Amino acid sequence: MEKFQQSMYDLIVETSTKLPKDVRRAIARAKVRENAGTRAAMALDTIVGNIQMADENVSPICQDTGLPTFKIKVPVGVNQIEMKQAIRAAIVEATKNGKLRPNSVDSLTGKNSGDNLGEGVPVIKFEQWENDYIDVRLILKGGGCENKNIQYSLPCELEGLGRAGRDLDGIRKCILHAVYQAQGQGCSAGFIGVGIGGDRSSGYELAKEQLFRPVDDVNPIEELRQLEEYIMDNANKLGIGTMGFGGESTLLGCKIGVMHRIPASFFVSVAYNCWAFRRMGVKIDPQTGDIIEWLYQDGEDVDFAKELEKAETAAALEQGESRVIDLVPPLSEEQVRKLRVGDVVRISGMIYTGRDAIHKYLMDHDAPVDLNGQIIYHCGPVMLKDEDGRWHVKAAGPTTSIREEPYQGDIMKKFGVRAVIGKGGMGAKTLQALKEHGGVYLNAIGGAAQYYADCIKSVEGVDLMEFGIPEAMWHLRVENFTAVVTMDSHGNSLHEDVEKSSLEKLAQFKEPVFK
Ligand SMILES: O=C(O)C[C@H](O)C(=O)O
Ligand code: SF4
Repeated sequence: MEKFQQSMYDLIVETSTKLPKDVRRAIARAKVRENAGTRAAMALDTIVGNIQMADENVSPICQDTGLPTFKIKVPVGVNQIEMKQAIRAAIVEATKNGKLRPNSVDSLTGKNSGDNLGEGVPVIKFEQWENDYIDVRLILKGGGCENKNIQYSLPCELEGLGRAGRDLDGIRKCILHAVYQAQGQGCSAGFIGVGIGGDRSSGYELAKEQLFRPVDDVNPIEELRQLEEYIMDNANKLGIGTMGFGGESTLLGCKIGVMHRIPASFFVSVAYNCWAFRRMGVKIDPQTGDIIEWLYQDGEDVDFAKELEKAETAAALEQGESRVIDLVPPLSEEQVRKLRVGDVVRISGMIYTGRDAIHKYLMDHDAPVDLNGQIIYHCGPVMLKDEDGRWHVKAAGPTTSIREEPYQGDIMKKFGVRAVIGKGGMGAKTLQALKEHGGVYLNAIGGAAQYYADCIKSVEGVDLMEFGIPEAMWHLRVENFTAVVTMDSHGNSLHEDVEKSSLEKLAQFKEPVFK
């Protein structure tokens, strides 16, 4: 097994940087469905461009490389302790090389371990089997989509859909509701794995297990095959669209599994995965540790380089539904008040990252830089330091903004911040603050970490490194950083509008379908 560590390293790099063929095909299908000239089409083009860049740069597709989770099947007699050690070593190496973001945080002290190891991290689950090879599957599921997982205990009342009972039709309602409640926050269009039955933990386990099924396989259980088909046909009618911008592509895959339950419990557990669906697998020779075969290689590959030739540029959008406006911070109140929901902005100049730890900190501390008229970017990048001590951005897409909802408005007012960039939108409190103070919310394309890294021309400084790489305040000089105004200073919010209209659409699915 002397090659096992190298094989695991290769698996980690491949999973983080290259989407599997089945996922690429699903994204290509979504692109075909989307209407030209729309923000959703532009978002999908950015996503496709990003996938291509990650391939070419062998760099993370998304900066959030998730909680590495390995599922391993081994022949009897294989030494699992040694395998664990090799996996941990490969994780450390991949982190050092910028293929994984240091993502393991002490839950009590907030300290980032820096090498992706920690209590319970990575997750490694073994199972024995009678085959003569080792099967290793890896999923890198990021935090934004993980936060949109949901578990239903039947019977229950669901907004828009009414009562969900303990039957196939109740399950149908839960799944539609799960897609609705995620909105764009888990970087739609997404994939869902559903687990019916079990208890709270085994139900989620089963749901996540479904994410290892190939996107275009066929469920062997007839009722579930029908349900999967129904969900795929109808969830896309909710109109949530890519990034929650509204549009035709909301769901890219639905896989449902079932297990027994105990009489008092009936759980439907849904694991939501963003479009950056990073899961891969290999077959391993138990003698040498070499990779014998890569999994998920069936079917046609999609050449996204070709797709890109037809890409919606910001210029094409100008002919479509949006104005394109160039911004150079510091921004004045007057400038910001001119922006309207739907405008596309291109930023050149300085932006400053700030996410969870920074927002909490700024509430009762001074800012390390003058933020007056400036732009805060909700982002936890992957960074590498070279021998001369200079920092380089390896991946830098937006993080889910709603987590900063309790702080954002106050911070904008306290420091004179005029714009925040993030994804998934923010709530009523921030919208009110944007109106009072004169500010905008700019939605970047979630997961497009290579695309945005490319817009960052230099790292000019960093503060609060004690919070760890993802949570520090990075000073970034950007050029043509493109985002969409989705909340403005006039009380408009695209997120509120899409949520409202998708709830109305959800209500169309109230009547029973599976009797
Ligand atoms: O942690 C991040 O960088 C992003 C996260 O996965 C999110 O979707 O909010
Ligand atoms: S930022 Fe979006 S694409 Fe990246 S892990 Fe989070 S949910 Fe997934």
